[in-house]
Amino acid sequence: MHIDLVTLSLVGALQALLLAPLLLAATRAYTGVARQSLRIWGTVLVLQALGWALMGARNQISDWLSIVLANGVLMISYAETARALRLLLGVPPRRGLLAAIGIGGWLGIVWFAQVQPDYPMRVYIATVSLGGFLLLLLWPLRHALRRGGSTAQRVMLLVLVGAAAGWFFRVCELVFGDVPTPGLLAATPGNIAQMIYSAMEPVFASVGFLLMYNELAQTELRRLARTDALTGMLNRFALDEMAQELFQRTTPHSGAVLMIDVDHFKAINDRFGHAGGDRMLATLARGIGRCLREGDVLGRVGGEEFLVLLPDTGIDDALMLAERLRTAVSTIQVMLDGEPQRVTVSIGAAVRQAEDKSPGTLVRRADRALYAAKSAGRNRVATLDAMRTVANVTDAG
Ligand SMILES: Nc1nc2c(ncn2[C@@H]2O[C@H](COP(=O)(O)OP(=O)(O)OP(=O)(O)O)[C@@H](O)[C@H]2O)c(=O)[nH]1
Repeated sequence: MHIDLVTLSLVGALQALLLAPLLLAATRAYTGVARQSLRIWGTVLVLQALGWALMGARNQISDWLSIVLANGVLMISYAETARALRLLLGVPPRRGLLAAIGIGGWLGIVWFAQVQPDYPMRVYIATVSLGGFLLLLLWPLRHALRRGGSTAQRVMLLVLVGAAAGWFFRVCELVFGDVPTPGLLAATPGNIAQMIYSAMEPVFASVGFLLMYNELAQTELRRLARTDALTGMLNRFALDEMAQELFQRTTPHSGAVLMIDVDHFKAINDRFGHAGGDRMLATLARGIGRCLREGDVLGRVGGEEFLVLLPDTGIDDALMLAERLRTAVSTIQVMLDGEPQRVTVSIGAAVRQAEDKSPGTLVRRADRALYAAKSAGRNRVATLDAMRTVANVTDAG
């Protein structure tokens, strides 16, 4: 079977050229880093199309175009591939290092093309440069190999390892093969394997790239759906999920919840406006968070109400923690309209009882205890659980 390398390189170039406008057009739907990295990726495809088309025309055009220009364009495309992926992965792009690898490799290739023509040396230099780019790509992707790592990143890892294997095969052929200097378009097994891979890579790598983007976008969407925009803490939806999870793991008397509500918060809003109230809420949330133990879960249920889930906690510890929170909040000062302002909180505590069949009943009991704390004068902790019939209220005052 005769495999024509010129045709292969042109097919690769055409695929890249067709994919590029699709990806570039799609960038309009994206924002931020995703848009930037997708744009770079689209540009990379155009550069690869140009590079491989010039390489494929090796015997028809001058060496300046098919070696010097083609390798320059491909070096830029590989450096930009690494930059796009690193941006998407949220690691520093290392532009200086990428540029140094690309320029160093290109100068070496130009030297062994124009000054001291030597085909194997050009392949070795290109291989070393590609190895550098690959390392900068594979290093941030290494986490994908861990258990439960990202599937999309594994796909990309596979594509890159495939590219590395293709180059390795080609170099081995040059070092150990019978033909001393076969040239880029000679139909040797190494050249064929590498050219087939290069022709398919734009599609493979672009699919891997889009899968990676999709996975990151899904993770971000899930995070946003579970986050309270004002405080950055868990929202009611996420708290419900966490409460269910904790409830499965707890036994009676070994899991508690605290319902916290800011006292007379309306007055803060009335006096300092909604923005002032928001600043107060965000500061309080951070203050409460600082008092919690590892494993405790804090979220905002809504308005000026927070919920704390306390795993492995009995009523005594829950009440002690609640009291610590109440005291800590009363010392927090927030500057509103240039004046230091303080607020207090009322807290209802509940510990899981044998008859609790769902976290909902536990939270409702904490809510009723909170109501008892409010009725008893606010700025205090209450529970209905220690003495089951009467509100047990810790008076702050
Ligand atoms: N700034 C701000 N205010 C909010 C937010 N959500 C709810 N509120 C306000 O919180 C206030 C709650 O008022 P109330 O339910 O009357 O309770 P309170 O004034 O805190 O009084 P007690 O709870 O009885 O001590 C209302 O003024 C709401 O507008 C929010 O996200 N930001």
